[in-house]
Amino acid sequence: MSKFESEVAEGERYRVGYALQTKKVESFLQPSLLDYAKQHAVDLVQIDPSSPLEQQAPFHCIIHKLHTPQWNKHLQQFSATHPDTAIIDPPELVSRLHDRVSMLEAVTHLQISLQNATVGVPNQVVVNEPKALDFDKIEQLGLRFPAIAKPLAADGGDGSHEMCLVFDREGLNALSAPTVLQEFVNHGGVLFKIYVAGRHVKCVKRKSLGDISEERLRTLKGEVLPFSRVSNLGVEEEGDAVEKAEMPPQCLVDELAKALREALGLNLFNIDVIRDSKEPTRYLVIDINYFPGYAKLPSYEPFITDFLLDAVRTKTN
Ligand SMILES: Nc1ncnc2c1ncn2[C@@H]1O[C@H](COP(=O)(O)OP(=O)(O)OP(=O)(O)O)[C@@H](O)[C@H]1O
Ligand SMILES: O=P(O)(O)O[C@H]1[C@H](OP(=O)(O)O)[C@@H](OP(=O)(O)O)[C@@H](O)[C@@H](O)[C@@H]1OP(=O)(O)O
Ligand SMILES: [Mg+2]
Ligand SMILES: [Mg+2]
Repeated sequence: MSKFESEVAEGERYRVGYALQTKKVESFLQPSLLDYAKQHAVDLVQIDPSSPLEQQAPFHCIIHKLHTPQWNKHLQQFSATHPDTAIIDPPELVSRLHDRVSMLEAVTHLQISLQNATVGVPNQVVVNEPKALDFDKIEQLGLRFPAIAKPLAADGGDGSHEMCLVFDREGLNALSAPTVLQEFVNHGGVLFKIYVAGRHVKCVKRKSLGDISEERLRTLKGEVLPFSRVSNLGVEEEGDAVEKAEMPPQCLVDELAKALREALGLNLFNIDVIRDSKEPTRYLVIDINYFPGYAKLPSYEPFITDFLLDAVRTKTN
């Protein structure tokens, strides 16, 4: 039983509207979530983003992962006239996660050091015109190869997950701009995904890119290796490294989630974190995603429902 169940006033129900792309509706709105939420006084209702929200009201809360101008306009008009509806989250704050530079800026301002562990971001630089690049400038900035070239835009659009491993500066010629060139940090092939839903936090392990040895680096000179969606590799494919990897200290996970939630002003996101193989107390945030795939978490139904109950209560109290 959820800890909130006993607190739900008899007969009181909460309407939570969701505005999501079809594929997200299919993955997120599992029957198990709809049922669990319903049993805990939360009715999840689908929003038609092309119609004014007024006609679809009332809503105690709205969750969304759409960013068309039309949707932003409908949401803005509705929130201006319905201050009691909890909007999770404001589009202007979500948009900070749509750019791989502004996404990580919040992390660089955090002062987290717990149990001797530190949290930072890998060195990175924006490359606009690869062919006209001043290669020495990249190296002067302290950026070392190998590196990962990531599309600057992380808005879920076409190609926003298509990356390349670049082994030396010659490889930059093959890239299309605008790209973020981020130092590749060996991390033992294991990624930590910290899922946040308000004050609720869960960290899981996933398979990641394997370490690149000095020898491999020599043989790969001049190469550019494209890849996409490594973090989506299925659980069954995960090797020993993932099973054996020690989780980051729970206090670090909690502290990082709380600090980023406050710095970003967001409730629904996950944080991709790696641990430097050379320096195991050094943690690096490499990616932050808005409204990620929560359904992949074990027991995501109470995780999400408890968050939604927090959101509606904060507004109605
Ligand atoms: N700086 C880095 N050093 C080492 N490996 C990295 C680094 N950045 C990314 N990776 C690897 O590449 C993968 C994809 O990178 P990233 O998470 O930035 O892409 P994404 O497409 O935004 O991912 P997601 O599907 O989580 O949104 C990571 O999951 C990790 O395995
Ligand atoms: O589709 P999935 O359920 O895997 O969720 C992924 C989500 O895709 P979706 O929102 O289109 O569904 C991605 O969003 P966009 O960047 O493409 O907008 C991004 O947030 C990934 O990190 C999520 O995977 P996770 O980090 O949880 O492994
Ligand atoms: Mg990622
Ligand atoms: Mg991402």
